[in-house]
Amino acid sequence: MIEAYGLTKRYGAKTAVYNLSFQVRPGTVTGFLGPNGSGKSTTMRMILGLDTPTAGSVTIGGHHFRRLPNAPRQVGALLDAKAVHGGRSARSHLLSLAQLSGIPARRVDEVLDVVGLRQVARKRSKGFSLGMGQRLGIAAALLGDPQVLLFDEPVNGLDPEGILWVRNLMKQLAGEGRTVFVSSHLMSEMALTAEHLIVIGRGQLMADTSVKQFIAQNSVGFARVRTPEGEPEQREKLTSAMNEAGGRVQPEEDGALRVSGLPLPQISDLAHSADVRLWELSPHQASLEEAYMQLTQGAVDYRSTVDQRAGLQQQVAAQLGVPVGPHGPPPVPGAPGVPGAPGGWGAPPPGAPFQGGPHAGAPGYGQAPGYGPAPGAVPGGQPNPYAAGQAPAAGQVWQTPPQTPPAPQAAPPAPAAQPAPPVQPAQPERQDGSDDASRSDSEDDAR
Ligand SMILES: Nc1ncnc2c1ncn2[C@@H]1O[C@H](COP(=O)(O)OP(=O)(O)OP(=O)(O)O)[C@@H](O)[C@H]1O
Repeated sequence: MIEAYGLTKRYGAKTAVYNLSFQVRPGTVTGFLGPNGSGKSTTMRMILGLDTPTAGSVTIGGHHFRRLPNAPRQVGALLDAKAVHGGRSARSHLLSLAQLSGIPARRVDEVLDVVGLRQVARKRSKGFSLGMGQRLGIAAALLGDPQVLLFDEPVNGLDPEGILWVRNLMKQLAGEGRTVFVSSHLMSEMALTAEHLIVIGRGQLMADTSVKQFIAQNSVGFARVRTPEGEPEQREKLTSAMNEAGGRVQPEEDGALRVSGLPLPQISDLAHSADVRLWELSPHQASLEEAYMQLTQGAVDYRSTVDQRAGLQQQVAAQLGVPVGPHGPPPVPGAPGVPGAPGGWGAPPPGAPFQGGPHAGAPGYGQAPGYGPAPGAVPGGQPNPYAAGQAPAAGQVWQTPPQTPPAPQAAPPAPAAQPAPPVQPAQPERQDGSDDASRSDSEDDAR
């Protein structure tokens, strides 16, 4: 089990991670989600003892990583698949890692088989494709047969077959009772791989919940209703009836109606009363991607000025019945005066606290029902760098609704350009315990 308490990391004036508390439990795949620059890699580096927290702590099985006895046998990680000496073959790379950790050489061949690199085991890794590099990184993570595994974007560069393989591998590892913590930007993949999610935005916890709950609580269910083609008056009659009953009705391109705010039986009754025949009446739930976009769009730091996702945001906003500008986030769902978010089935009632994961309200997790102290109050009395003069971030409002209406969503200011993060080692066994460690190939050679 990985346990983080009040984890905070500052790089000079930049707060990369702020007051994060969560647990990653064994036996399930836990997805770690957040927009670019939200602090996922920083959190993983702190878990692995590569970065020292400015405040708070994180333990694995009750120990700080650096104090874990025989760490490589207990924890495996893929942080950066490119952090491999290109002149070495896959086999000699793994062999050197094994020797450093007292792992028998036969295990190298085992993991090469597991990741499907046996055929190219003696080829220099600099000739590897991105996907082959990912497989080599995963092999290194598996080398010590560890109980705890961290993967930062493991499916980067993998082809569909490779993605399926990683998905099954993660599930298999979790099924064996291991702790599996995986970051990804591929929502569709996470929806299929993870059972539990930890979502952060601008370094702060936004959700800690099951995938199912996350989708239910961050999206609005809707009904698709279809009346007979070629009878527009039927459609109009039903639209009026549903509008009068308080539903939100939007026409879809194929002639169906998307209805939120009314339960299916009521729509059926309304159609019956209006003497309208139905060709379709079906329930729909948003995807993980839509739910994720809804929760995090106020915490996105880097957005294209020609945003490819504008369409999706419009779609999500339309579902919620809220306006959205080309780049501006909609009002926070659940906030007073915001229609839509709590309106459909599957959505929380207005003002309901975020019904988070199993840890909500648990000792050490701050004041229930949120996931930590209120903005501005942290252990050790450190000020919340995001709180001053700001409206609460999306997740905080969602988790702990304010008594008074908040200002329209005002996300923390976009950061100034940041220096590039340090080169990350691919495996914890390459780490020497020094802060912000990174090792160059030449250092590796020297070893
Ligand atoms: N060594 C460092 N020095 C200064 N700033 C850093 C350092 N490492 C990370 N940061 C900053 O901290 C923030 C969080 O970065 P991090 O890499 O943890 O985010 P991330 O969620 O992993 O992003 P991505 O999804 O793009 O990989 C970013 O603003 C980043 O620029």
